[in-house]
Amino acid sequence: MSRDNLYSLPRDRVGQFQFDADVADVFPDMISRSVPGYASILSVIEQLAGRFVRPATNVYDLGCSLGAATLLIRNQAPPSATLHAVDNSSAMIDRLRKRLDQQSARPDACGIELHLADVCDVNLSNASMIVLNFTLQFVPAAQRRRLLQTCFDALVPGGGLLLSEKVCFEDPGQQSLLTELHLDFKRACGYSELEIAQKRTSLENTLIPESIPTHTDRLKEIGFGVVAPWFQCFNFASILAVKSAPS
Ligand SMILES: Nc1ncnc2c1ncn2[C@@H]1O[C@H](C[S@+](CC[C@H]([NH3+])C(=O)[O-])CC(=O)[O-])[C@@H](O)[C@H]1O
Ligand SMILES: O=C(O)C(=O)Cc1ccccc1
Repeated sequence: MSRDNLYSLPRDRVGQFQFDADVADVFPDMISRSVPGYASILSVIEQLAGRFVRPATNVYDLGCSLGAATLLIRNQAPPSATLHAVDNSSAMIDRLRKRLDQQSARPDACGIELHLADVCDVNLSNASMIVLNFTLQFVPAAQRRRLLQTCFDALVPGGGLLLSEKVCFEDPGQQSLLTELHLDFKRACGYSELEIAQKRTSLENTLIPESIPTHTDRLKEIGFGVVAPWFQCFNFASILAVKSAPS
């Protein structure tokens, strides 16, 4: 696995963060050294797939990157399910396509369709599980409610939405403490102060966090019957929202 050194040299100008070929080449290393709990969240996504994915339904991994969640969900999905992996970065989708071509799946593994598309433009239907694992944070804030409503409308009764996000806090003391602890995590994972500072600048207007109550209130307003934050490490959180069966 290639090590993320992208921000290690001083840059005259730090441009906006982009999911280009350079990022795609180091992505597994970058995300596991930047997001505390990433591996644990992935393993729970696999567990949830075993519970939520139903025969003859669709599963959507929105903002799939290199397909880490997609590949784990496939282990648990029934053969008649269809997995849709969606990303608007051609570098990510190309590498995921190569990865799938090179790997041999179980003979009864469900099908995977790759979509090079904006998550706000895809038609979703008959879904038993939808994953937004650190993707909504990159969608313009004004489009988030509509996207989540589209997810809710596409889910079958009993279907689940897994939403993981970098989050912020209303309380300034919590915000600064948990941000500092995240920075300590990055330092402990080997990132220098320069790497941390340059990446922060590049993410400034690209990754826009919201608070956990903002997420949970919006999911309830949209209609999810159960909205359960189930994971938090510093300023990273994951929420499971379930569409209730009509009573
Ligand atoms: N509007 C959009 N439409 C489609 N894709 C998008 C959009 N905006 C961003 N992306 C894509 O969302 C992914 C976000 S990474 C997800 C990790 C993965 N889920 C994982 O479980 O490993 C998280 C992170 O880097 O913090 C990138 O691949 C973007 O190209
Ligand atoms: O690196 C960070 O500080 C983050 O917030 C997480 C992240 C991880 C991978 C790509 C973009 C952002």
